[in-house]
Amino acid sequence: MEQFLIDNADHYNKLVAAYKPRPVKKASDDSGVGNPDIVVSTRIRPMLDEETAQGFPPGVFPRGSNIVDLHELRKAIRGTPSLNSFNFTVDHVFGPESTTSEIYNELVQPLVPWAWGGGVGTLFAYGQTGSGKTFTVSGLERHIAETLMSGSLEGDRKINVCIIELAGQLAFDLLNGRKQISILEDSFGTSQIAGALEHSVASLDSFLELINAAASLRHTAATQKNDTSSRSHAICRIRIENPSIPSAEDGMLYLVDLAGSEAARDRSAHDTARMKEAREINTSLSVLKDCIRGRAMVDADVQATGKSNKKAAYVPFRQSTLTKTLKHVFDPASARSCKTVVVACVNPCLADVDASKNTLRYAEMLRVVVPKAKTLEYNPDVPATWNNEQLRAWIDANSGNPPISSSLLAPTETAPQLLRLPIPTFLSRCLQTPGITPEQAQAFQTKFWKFHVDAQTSHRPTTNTKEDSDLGLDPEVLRQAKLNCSADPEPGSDVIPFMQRIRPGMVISYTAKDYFLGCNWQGRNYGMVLCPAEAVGDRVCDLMGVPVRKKKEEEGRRWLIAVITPAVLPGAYLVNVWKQVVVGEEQIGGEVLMEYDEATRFYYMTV
Ligand SMILES: Nc1ncnc2c1ncn2[C@@H]1O[C@H](COP(=O)(O)OP(=O)(O)OP(=O)(O)O)[C@@H](O)[C@H]1O
Repeated sequence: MEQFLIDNADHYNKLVAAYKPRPVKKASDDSGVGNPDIVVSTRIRPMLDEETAQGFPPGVFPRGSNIVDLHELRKAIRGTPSLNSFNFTVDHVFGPESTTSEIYNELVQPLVPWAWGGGVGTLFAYGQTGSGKTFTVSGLERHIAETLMSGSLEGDRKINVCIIELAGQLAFDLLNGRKQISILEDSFGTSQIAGALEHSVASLDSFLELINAAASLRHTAATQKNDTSSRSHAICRIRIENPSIPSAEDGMLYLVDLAGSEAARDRSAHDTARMKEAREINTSLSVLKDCIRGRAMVDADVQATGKSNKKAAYVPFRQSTLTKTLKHVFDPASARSCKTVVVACVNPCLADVDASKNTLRYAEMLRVVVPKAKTLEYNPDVPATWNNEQLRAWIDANSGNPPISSSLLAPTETAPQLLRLPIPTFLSRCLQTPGITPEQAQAFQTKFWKFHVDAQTSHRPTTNTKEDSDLGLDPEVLRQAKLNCSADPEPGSDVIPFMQRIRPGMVISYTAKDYFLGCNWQGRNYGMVLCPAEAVGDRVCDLMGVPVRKKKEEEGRRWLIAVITPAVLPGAYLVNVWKQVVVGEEQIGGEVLMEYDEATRFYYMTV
């Protein structure tokens, strides 16, 4: 077949020059638009010198910004060979002249501030062996490292890098001599890369050193196509910690250089072990496709209907080590805000068009067209129906005292768009309003989410506002709701001076005098008041060994409190009833309102 292509190269070139493409129906017609959070692109690499030297012409060409034309030369039973042409639609096409910098600027750069703000950004490079995946991912990794370390992004972050390799069911740490590691799911359902070293990076040079060290360790084996062919998936995970909002989840960037899918013409020369390896790679790519599509369909459903429908698609992320490792990119239950870019790398050589056709079909399948969102009728109880104006009115009325500026928090967003914002970005925007504390910001974020979740499950939100009685709610239900909140149930008690209002069950913020592992932290701490110090016996000491009752010569009032610590869920807290400390009035900052959530059995700040 290869000789046939070389012999007919001139004839083929004439057919391609005369080819008149049929116009392609636009994907964004009435039916819907491409999913902005999953961008599927194609990069056609240049012909390599050895391919041109052998006499092969190119078989894959970019057309405009989002169409790829692919030609085959068909043997005819009688007469001259004919051209068989296909076209594929993706979100962006990068031709042989495009540089990695162009791909970065156009597609990947937006993932960096997104992850910096607490979101999850993922890049996949997919394609046939030798199609340019490693070339593309390693170039993009360098650009990302430069942006992250350039100081151009707002605020301070801690950057942590871990680079692993997945080969079949096994996982290895590429920054620790290829030590074998495990991918485990912990009791909270979070995937953990157990045993891998995570390196904190402080400079561009140290970042690039890690990238280079991992690349040189990459498990490679010779194939007919590419001497340094990667037969494993490589995942570079960049975890971005925001020290100013410790309760928020870390931003994540995953850069995934997928193992090469095998071209049929190479298979004949491979032994059984290599064939098994190829089967495993193809299976994991197939699961990956189902996961990317499944997640996109779930998101599309939410965008179109305003509700999450678990049946909208099945996301089989547990079916392969690769997708298990990337669980929170795919798991609709993880509720993380994700943006994904796929670069389908294509080898243009006419001898390889069969494999290129598979790559492009795969790329097309990854695209999920989001049905044009119906304009949902405004419902004050359903945030998914709020436009920017309605959202801003709700923020103004519900964000506490002082109110959070709605124009700083949601300058243009609708409520569904604000719900998709990474939590740390939401909190940072709240903190731009003068006088807003991190607690108020966190409490308002939780309130907004709870309101949305309650609306989705068609329950009325549990509020304890004045209007509830006007709405005719059962007084017993109202009383129960109030018992789940630390606010003083006595109406009008807020006019009494704060120190005189302190009572058992009140939640306060305080500055610790001593630090104790897992309890008192530098900065602001929280505790639930148990009783005034005078209420306990002379010999009672707190967990630091400090006698609770004050000595006669000491001034000021003291209270015994139960320490409140952050729980595993973002924004959630635990009341540790047996971890008690004594605090003096000079240590107390003020009252903080907390609500108990029966579903998660954690406490959340409220406004
Ligand atoms: N855009 C490009 N411009 C110039 N050369 C390229 C480009 N893309 C790939 N190449 C070259 O093509 C060859 C194969 O590329 P690369 O190793 O990145 O392929 P791959 O898809 O990662 O293969 P494998 O899956 O086997 O690892 C390399 O020699 C690389 O330098």
